[in-house]
Order: sequence, then structure tokens, then C-alpha cells
Amino acid sequence: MRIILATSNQGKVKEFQSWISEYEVVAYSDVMPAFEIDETGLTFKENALIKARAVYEKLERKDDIVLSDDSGISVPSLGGIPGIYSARYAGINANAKENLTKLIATLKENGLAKTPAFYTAAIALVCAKGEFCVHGWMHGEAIAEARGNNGFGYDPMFVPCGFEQTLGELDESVKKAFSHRARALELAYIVLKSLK
Ligand SMILES: O=c1nc[nH]c2c1ncn2[C@H]1C[C@H](O)[C@@H](COP(=O)(O)OP(=O)(O)OP(=O)(O)O)O1
Ligand SMILES: [Mg+2]
Repeated sequence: MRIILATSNQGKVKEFQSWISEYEVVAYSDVMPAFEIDETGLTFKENALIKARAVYEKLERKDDIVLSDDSGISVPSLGGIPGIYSARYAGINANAKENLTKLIATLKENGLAKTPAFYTAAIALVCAKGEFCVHGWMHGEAIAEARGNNGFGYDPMFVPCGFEQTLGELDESVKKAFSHRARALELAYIVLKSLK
């Protein structure tokens, strides 16, 4: 039994592969040709399930478990943006840098040097025994500048609660211990262990 990661985001692949030690973890594009998955859901949970199902349907080995992640950053003072639209914030084909630059510009336009923000991750598991979904969150502040090169996505503008530096500046061990994805993965492990 392997864990097949239903994601095209190399930052997520890197985190899951370094954090999950008990299982063989493979990016889905290593076992099938990569394909587009329309994230048409209205919640992180719906989108995570859409991604995991799409990959499980195409799997040859149905004894494998597909794990997906749908995640994003939300800024409550601006109505929760970009939320589930984080990956598409600067446009449908926007890259991570463009999304980061746009969110910084939006904070500046609203006169916000910093403002509370949080990351959400929904992790879905799809396998022969059924479908499961768990969540994790990480709270902190979004700041109107980018600092550091660690992590990915919005990390250079995110300062976690209890820290002064951004996730771009902090050691990767901080995300492993406290991130939305790590917290969701803790719960996913409980499900995984019950599936053995
Ligand atoms: O730990 C994180 N550190 C920084 N940024 C993050 C993080 N977690 C999610 N994010 C941002 C990146 C992207 O703008 C969006 C996820 O969008 P999301 O659709 O789930 O992922 P994606 O399109 O990059 O890859 P895929 O759908 O193939 O898994 O939230
Ligand atoms: Mg996506």
C-alpha cells in the first residue's frame, strides 16, 4: 500500500514526503500522466475530495490510498479573501509569486501593514474503504511585504502566532510542528492507521 499524493504543487509534495515516514509516498504524476482537475467546489473540503477522487478513479492499484490537500490563506479583515481562491487569486493561470504580490498589494491598498490571517488545509483520503476528510489551521498575521525564501506560496508574507519572522524566514521545522497541513496530517494519520 502506497500513499499517492493528488497534487501538482511541489511545495506540498516536498512537505508530505519529508513528514510522512511510515508509508511510501509518491506524487500522482509518477504513476500516471498529470492531468487538469477542475476545483469546482465551494469549500476546501469539497475541493480536496474532488482532487482525491479524480486521481483514485485513474489508479491501477486500488489498494493504494490517495491523499489530496486543498488549502489557502484567509484574511478576515478583508472578508476572508483569497480563501479557497488562493491559487487563482491573481488569475486562473497565476503563479505563486503573482498571487503573493497581489495579496501584498491588496493589503497596501487597504492601508494594512499587517492584519490577522490564517491558513486552512483540508486533507482528503480516498481508498477502497471509502472517503475521509480532515482539517487543520494555522493562525498568524499577513504582512504587506515578502521576507525569506523558505516554504512556498504565501509563506514570505505570513508571520505565525508566537513568532516575529515569516514562514519564509523561519526554519522548515516550524511548519512541520505547527502548520495547517501538519495539523490536518496528524488527524489523517488516525484515519490511515484505522485503514491498515
Ligand atoms: O503552507 C502553505 N504556505 C504557503 N501558501 C500556501 C500553503 N498552503 C496553501 N497555500 C496557498 C498556495 C496556493 O495559492 C493555495 C493552495 O491552493 P490549492 O488549490 O490547494 O493547491 P495548488 O493549486 O497549489 O496545488 P493542487 O491543487 O494541485 O494541490 O494556498
Ligand atoms: Mg489547486
